[in-house]
Amino acid sequence: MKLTDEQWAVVRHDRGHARVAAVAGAGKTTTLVARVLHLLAQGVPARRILVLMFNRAAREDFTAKLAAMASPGQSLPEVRTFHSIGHRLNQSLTRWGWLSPRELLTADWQRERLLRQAVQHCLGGSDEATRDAALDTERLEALGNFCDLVKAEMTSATEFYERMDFGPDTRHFIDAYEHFEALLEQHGRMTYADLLFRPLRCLESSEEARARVQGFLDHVIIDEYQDINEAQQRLLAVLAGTHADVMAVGDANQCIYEWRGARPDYMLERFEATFGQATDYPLSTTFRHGHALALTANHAIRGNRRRPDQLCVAAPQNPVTTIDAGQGAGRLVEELQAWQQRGRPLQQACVLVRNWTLSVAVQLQLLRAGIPFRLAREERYVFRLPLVQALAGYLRLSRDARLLHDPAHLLLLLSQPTSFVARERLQALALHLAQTQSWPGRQDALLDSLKPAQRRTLKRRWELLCELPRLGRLAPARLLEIVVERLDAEKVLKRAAARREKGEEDVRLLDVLIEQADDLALAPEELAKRQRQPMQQGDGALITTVHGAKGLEWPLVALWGMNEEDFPYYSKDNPLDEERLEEERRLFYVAITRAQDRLLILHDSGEHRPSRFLAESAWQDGNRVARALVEQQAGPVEVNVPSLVGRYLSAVGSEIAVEAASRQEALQPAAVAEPTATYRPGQHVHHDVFGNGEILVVEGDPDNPVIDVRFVHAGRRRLIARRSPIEVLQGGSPA
Ligand SMILES: Nc1ncnc2c1ncn2[C@@H]1O[C@H](COP(=O)(O)OP(=O)(O)OP(=O)(O)O)[C@@H](O)[C@H]1O
Repeated sequence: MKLTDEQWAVVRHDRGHARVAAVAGAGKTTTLVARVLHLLAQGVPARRILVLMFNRAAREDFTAKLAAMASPGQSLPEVRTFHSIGHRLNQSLTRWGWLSPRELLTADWQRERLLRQAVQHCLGGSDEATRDAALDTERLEALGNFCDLVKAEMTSATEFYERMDFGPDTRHFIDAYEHFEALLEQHGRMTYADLLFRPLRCLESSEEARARVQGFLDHVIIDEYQDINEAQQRLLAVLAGTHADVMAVGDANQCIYEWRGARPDYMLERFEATFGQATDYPLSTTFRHGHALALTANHAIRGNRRRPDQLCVAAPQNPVTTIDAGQGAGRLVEELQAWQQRGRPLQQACVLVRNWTLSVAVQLQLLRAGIPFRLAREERYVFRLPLVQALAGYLRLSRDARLLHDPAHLLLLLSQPTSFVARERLQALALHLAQTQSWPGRQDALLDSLKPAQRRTLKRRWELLCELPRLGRLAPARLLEIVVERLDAEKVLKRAAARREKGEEDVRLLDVLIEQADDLALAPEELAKRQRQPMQQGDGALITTVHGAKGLEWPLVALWGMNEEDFPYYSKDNPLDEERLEEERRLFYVAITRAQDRLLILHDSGEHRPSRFLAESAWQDGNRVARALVEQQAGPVEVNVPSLVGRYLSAVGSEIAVEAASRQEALQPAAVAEPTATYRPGQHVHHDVFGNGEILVVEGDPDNPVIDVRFVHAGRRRLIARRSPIEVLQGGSPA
């Protein structure tokens, strides 16, 4: 393979630190392998080079490629992950007497047990309900993450807690962190986060210790630099010392782990602030996809302020990528079926979602259509979600009163959504209710240890269960609405979640489940069959989240759930600020750049309008310009952002002219409609996603009207005029 000039420049970098900004699919591994071989050929001893990869899979991939390219028997440098470096430093610093010996907690349950003890210690004086809620598995997991992040950020628990938006009832995290630390010390244990945290604290505080680890390296090469966190960056600085040259490779536009402490600034600014002056190298050519997607990706990230000024350009030999957008899960099914009809296997297809909740509608639709799929996380299978099992359980009870005598069924419905009561107590109560069909008397021991609020909640729930068989004739969706309302499920889910975002996700899941209620109201046998459904169908399409798709690629990528509030993710209670919007935009950028041959962007018909990212990406322009390039079109191409497209065309050596499209405003959906525009029934409009249509009704606030439009292809829709990417057409018919 012939390296590009840009790749060669990286390989032959001479002295000093270097920062390599590589777009998605730029052949980083190929380049870095060539760089290492170049250094070896220059006479740098293998042991004086350290290569750091983001995770074990990347390390193995790199090691294999390096071994394949090297001469037989050649000694090669170490390729490591931060974890493995941390491991080794812990061992050495312990052996030298700077750290006390600690054993790594490798099993989740071991860590959970200590977290539990820490919480019990801190909430010893609190009431039982508070303690039970804090000991809930999810809440403990959130506490575990909190402890890890405090260490990744090298900060204090208090400072970190104040900075982040943890949900209600989490104030104990700060004390629990301190006590968890004490327990770890007492038991001689440490967590994965300690692998870096302990040695780093030791090295930063002791010059003597530092002297033992510094000076052994001439070159440090580090991949995926955009996802580095504070502890990692500081450890890197210690290891490199003043002697080693650091080469950091990454893409600030793909920094998607802010919740884990990564920030684009590490790549954009902090690298130089930490290490000093660096030479910048771009790797701008992607070998993954065609011009249409490269252009779309460039448009998609354009709105971010914090980004490198770098174009992603498709290599001439890349596959021709086509992009389409559409609406509804039915459209997804059509696409997957058409893919198969063209003789392409479903394993080549991936459905990406912003978060797992959004996958529920996709899973149900694919199950209905008989299209096999795999889930990157099996526990996210819709029929295994506790909330889904419970809602299906409520529906079943409404159709079969005998279930009121089944203690297991009652236990399921008493515990989901959570009633904040310990499971053993619910078990005893469920047994009593199944046997007696009546609520225990006031003095009954079963109610003894329950708070008045818990008693009330459970009694109300039992009353609802008794009432359900009388509502069995209602449509499933209506019945679920009643259940959700009577259980005050939204409030319960929000309260149960340790992070605001998680609570909101659960509430959205409720909405999705109500929409899909017919699927939950299946006959028991069918439901049981679905619950058992083997998920790892090797020949199926993969469903995963954008975070889970990092570094991967597929011939067909369908991005599902492109609606405002879903992607970008926000809500009334949790509005977007500039920083979060930029992170969402990077996530969108990562999502679309996973595709090789085909990208389908799908939004839903729910109450949220199509995502602003659709319009921002100007995907139609991408398709149009790519076609012009293939056909070597002479005449000018109309585009929304002529400056960007012009830059792209000159980067690929094309002389095709571009000119501004008449509807440039499509790229700024929030400001699309002229503030002074007035809407009248009968006007013809163009909507960026739905196409042409005619206004039928205008209502509401005249300054911010809601319009009812009949679109030629997308049917009737109600839109908030000023927030929709629409334009009033001058005359003409909506055909
Ligand atoms: N100069 C080149 N010419 C042609 N193909 C190339 C070149 N450099 C890399 N590639 C191809 O690009 C693909 C991705 O390359 P590689 O495996 O090195 O990158 P990666 O590190 O996995 O990807 P990414 O850059 O997305 O992180 C491979 O198929 C590789 O053969």
